[in-house]
Amino acid sequence: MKRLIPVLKNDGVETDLIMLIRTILATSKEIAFRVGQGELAGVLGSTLDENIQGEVQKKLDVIANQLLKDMLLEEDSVAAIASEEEDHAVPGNPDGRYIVAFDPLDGSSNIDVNGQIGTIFTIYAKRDDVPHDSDEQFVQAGIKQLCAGYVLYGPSTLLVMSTGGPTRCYTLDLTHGGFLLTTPEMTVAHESKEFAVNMANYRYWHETIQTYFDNVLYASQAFEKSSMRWSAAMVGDIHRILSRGGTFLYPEDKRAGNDNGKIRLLYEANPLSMLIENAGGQASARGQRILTIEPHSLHQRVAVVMGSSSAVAFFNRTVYES
Ligand SMILES: O=P(O)(O)OC[C@H]1O[C@](O)(COP(=O)(O)O)[C@@H](O)[C@@H]1O
Ligand SMILES: [Mg+2]
Ligand SMILES: [Mg+2]
Repeated sequence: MKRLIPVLKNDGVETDLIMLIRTILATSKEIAFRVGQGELAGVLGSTLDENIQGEVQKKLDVIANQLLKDMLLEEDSVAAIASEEEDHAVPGNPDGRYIVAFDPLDGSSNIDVNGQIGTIFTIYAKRDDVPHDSDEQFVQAGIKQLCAGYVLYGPSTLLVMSTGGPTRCYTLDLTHGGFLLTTPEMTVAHESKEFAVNMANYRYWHETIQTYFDNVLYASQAFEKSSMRWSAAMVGDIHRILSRGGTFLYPEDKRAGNDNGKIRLLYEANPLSMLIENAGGQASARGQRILTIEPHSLHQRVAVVMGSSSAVAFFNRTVYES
């Protein structure tokens, strides 16, 4: 089995970007260890604090965020970081070449029930036209990502990553602690009847989206034999889709503040869209390719549909073109 670094070198990835990726992965191994220890490491349960999105922070959200922040801000190549758990960009080395954004712990509602959780990350080149430590650094379209990935803390600890080429999967080898290449090229099946959505939100959806799911659930023969999965961790649902196809949806709805659903563009939708697209799938928001969206703020949300291209195209035709 090939090790991570030779694969990245072979992919033509620059040395200091490889070093930065190594730092993110070293931190994720520390997070994986704490996740595995669970209550023994005192990482379960909530804090009394809320993040800028008004979500109560879990202890592990805060621990994972602090570990990543500490390790990344030690890196000379990092000009700034942004995180789901930080209100604004956090300054690093003004001469750093890169900026890093991350969701330190995705699937927070699964932490206390031993469910699937993960860390999502994305790396961009630093902008030279705005201050190195400003939120504007992160106002870059997803198409400009240099590297995107996630580490999934499940039965195995897996790394799924793209540096612009194929979406590759690596497994953490517990015998020597390194990531080994286990799937050189992940591909998203073009067709799939498996979908992931929080169906409990049906009542809040706009009529066209309700009609789409009426067809899926009972009204249309085309959707017979459909199957639903919802892991409550986007990283887990996307991993299943990269492994066997399907569609992930978190649509907009009528509730206040939900005009763009729940998923954040910078450190959830953009990195996962890059992985899906580089595996042959599609990722869109209200019919627009997610990677072409010009962001306007760090924590902005987008209504998401991504995965098997035929299902994504059908959803967009039904909901936004009819
Ligand atoms: O509570 P819901 O509606 O099931 O939403 C679950 C979604 O929220 C998230 O947990 C949000 O991410 P965080 O856990 O990082 O806040 C996604 O991973 C998941 O897809
Ligand atoms: Mg998340
Ligand atoms: Mg999170």
